[in-house]
Amino acid sequence: MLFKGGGLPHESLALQEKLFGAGPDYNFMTRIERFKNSLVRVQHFIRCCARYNLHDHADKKWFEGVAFPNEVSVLGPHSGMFIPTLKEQGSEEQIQKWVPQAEKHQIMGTYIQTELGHGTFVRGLETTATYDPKTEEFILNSPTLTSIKWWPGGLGRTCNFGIVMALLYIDGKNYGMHPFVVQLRSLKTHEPLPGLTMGDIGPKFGFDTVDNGYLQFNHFGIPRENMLMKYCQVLKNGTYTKQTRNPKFSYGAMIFVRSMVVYEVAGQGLAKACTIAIRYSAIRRQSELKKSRPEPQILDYQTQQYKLFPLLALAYAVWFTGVRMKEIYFMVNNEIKQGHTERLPELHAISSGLKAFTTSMASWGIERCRLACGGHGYSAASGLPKIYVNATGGCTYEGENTVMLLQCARFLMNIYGGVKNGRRPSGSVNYLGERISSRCTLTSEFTLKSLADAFKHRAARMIKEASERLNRLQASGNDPEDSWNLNSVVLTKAAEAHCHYYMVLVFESVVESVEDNCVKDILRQLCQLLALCGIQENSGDFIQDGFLNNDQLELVKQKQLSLLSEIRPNAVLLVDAFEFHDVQLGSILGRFDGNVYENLFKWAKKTPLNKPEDLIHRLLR
Ligand SMILES: CC(C)(COP(=O)(O)OP(=O)(O)OC[C@H]1O[C@@H](n2cnc3c(N)ncnc32)[C@H](O)[C@@H]1OP(=O)(O)O)[C@@H](O)C(=O)NCCC(=O)NCCSC(=O)CCCC(=O)O
Ligand SMILES: Cc1cc2nc3c(=O)[nH]c(=O)nc-3n(C[C@H](O)[C@H](O)[C@H](O)COP(=O)(O)OP(=O)(O)OC[C@H]3O[C@@H](n4cnc5c(N)ncnc54)[C@H](O)[C@@H]3O)c2cc1C
Repeated sequence: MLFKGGGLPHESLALQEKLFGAGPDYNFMTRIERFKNSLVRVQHFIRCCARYNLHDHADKKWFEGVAFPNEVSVLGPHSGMFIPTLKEQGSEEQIQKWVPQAEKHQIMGTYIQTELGHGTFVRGLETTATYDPKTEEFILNSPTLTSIKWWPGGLGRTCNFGIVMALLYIDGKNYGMHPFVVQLRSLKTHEPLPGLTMGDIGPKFGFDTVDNGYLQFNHFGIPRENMLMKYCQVLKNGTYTKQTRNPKFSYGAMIFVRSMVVYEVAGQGLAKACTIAIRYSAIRRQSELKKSRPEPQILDYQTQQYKLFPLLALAYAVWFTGVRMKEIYFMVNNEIKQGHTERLPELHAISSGLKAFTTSMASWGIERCRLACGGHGYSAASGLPKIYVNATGGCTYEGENTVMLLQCARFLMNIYGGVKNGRRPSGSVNYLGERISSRCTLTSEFTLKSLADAFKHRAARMIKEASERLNRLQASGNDPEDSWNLNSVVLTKAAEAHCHYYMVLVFESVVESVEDNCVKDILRQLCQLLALCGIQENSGDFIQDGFLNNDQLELVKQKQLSLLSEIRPNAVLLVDAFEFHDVQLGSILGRFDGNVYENLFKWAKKTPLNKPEDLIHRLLR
């Protein structure tokens, strides 16, 4: 219950559906077969949503976890971006018009922003939407090769609608980026509408089940009513009006997805990889620890524990942080709806920072899990390659990770500058208003508070130094933009330190909230391990200013190693606690029943290369 909360009933419902989990093995399919197979499950999922009355995003997500294990379905952009953008940026009439159809899947939409030439630099996008008061239409156009829309999920073949981000022009004046609802395909024939050139962008590293697409507009007209008009309006005569609200509201969909990615992509992906690697390490026996004794489980090797247990601790930390991130999103979003926008910059900063920090850590962690499984980890039967290729996409989509860290750093610099001018920070950055202690209080007890304080110190110092360096660069004659660029490595590291502290703090608060003493003790060990590994891996950051001394660093190392033995007896239980069903793991190595070898053999025999095939046979004969 620590993990699943309200999710279990929906998972159980999904597991009863024969179509999910059965059928041909994903690993033996071509990309087209994977895509078709996913579409069949999408259609069944849609029927299930109607049958079980699933409307809520979270409920659907639990169901999707079983329907589309470790893969991304074309429903992702529909329910994760198309519908939320309609709801957040549409006027009441627009919401009434499109949301019910979208929720019933009568129309399928995606979020069409990125272009061939620009993804990161949203202000550099080139697609235009020019208002024509005579026809009361916006004319969408792709004026250059680089302005062709590129990447949107589901655009290639599936979606018949999309929200297109385009530059609004009225009477020759550029009003900046705005969202437009655009019908892309005929609802009868599913053919692209005249004036649109569209298709799939081709095979990718992962995301095989999604038709990420391209779209070129050739002076394509849409009604005036199709610009999302909650915050800005274009009247019939071409008059432009806007509420005196933050112009960044049109970036709301990105904040939503970034907030969800922490849990849904990084948290889930790493937890699954740890489940597979740790279960398998308890099954796999190799070599000798002691002469003439049975081969040990590889999980008994300290080096194996040193590889996997810090990742297990990280998986718990990212999971808890993801849950917290979602709560913060909904809380701040509610405040914004009531007109209180004060915390939008903080939400943007923390969601950008955590999205980047956790997806990078998870991506690195999943690959480490794979390596820890030896040869069988390299086989698709381990399930790990599929988890990796899909989860690592999270480092790029929804804001490339370095760019996101720099957004977080920008906020931290603003806050730190404010503190220097006497302003009091609050929320996730309130510690920037505290005095930084010069010596670390860590003792061999390693209380969670003292560990969190060490991360606080590191973050506060690195933010301070990044800010001072920025000022020095400017004082020595560089303009603000060059100073920023010349300082950007330091800035990303400061943002990472901030996110790291936040994650340790969240984990600490979860441990403190647990009432069962036994569970609390085990979670405390994991939290300690997470923090100690963080200190060791970044030890330079902690000793640079004399905060941590050599003796303390030695204590850190000793405690880390003793924790490995303390965690060992509970390791398998700790991954079982994530409660992933075999269908969700998609891994022979990670099977709950541990029957690995027999099933590996069965699986290999089924591989298509073993089937009689004329051409191969002829070539080899
Ligand atoms: C990098 C930025 C943030 C830069 O934007 P900019 O307008 O040039 O801003 P700036 O000059 O750096 O800053 C100006 C100011 O705008 C703020 N800001 C920036 N973004 C937001 C936001 N979302 N909410 C609230 N505030 C925001 C910044 O913090 C700045 O504030 P400040 O001036 O410092 O007070 C932007 O271009 C951006 O978000 N790029 C990333 C593009 C992206 O994430 N694309 C996603 C496409 S959809 C996708 O990938 C879906 C995949 C999902 C799937 O398949 O599952
Ligand atoms: C699987 C997947 C699904 C996607 N789905 C969608 C979708 O549904 N809809 C959609 O619109 N888009 C989608 N995208 C596009 C995605 O949002 C962009 O690829 C992403 O925002 C990164 O932009 P880019 O490709 O322009 O990278 P680039 O910005 O070209 O990044 C390349 C390098 O340049 C660096 N860089 C760029 N700008 C800066 C800077 N200011 N400072 C420092 N370094 C910088 C980056 O750090 C990176 O190392 C998807 C992408 C993927 C991979």
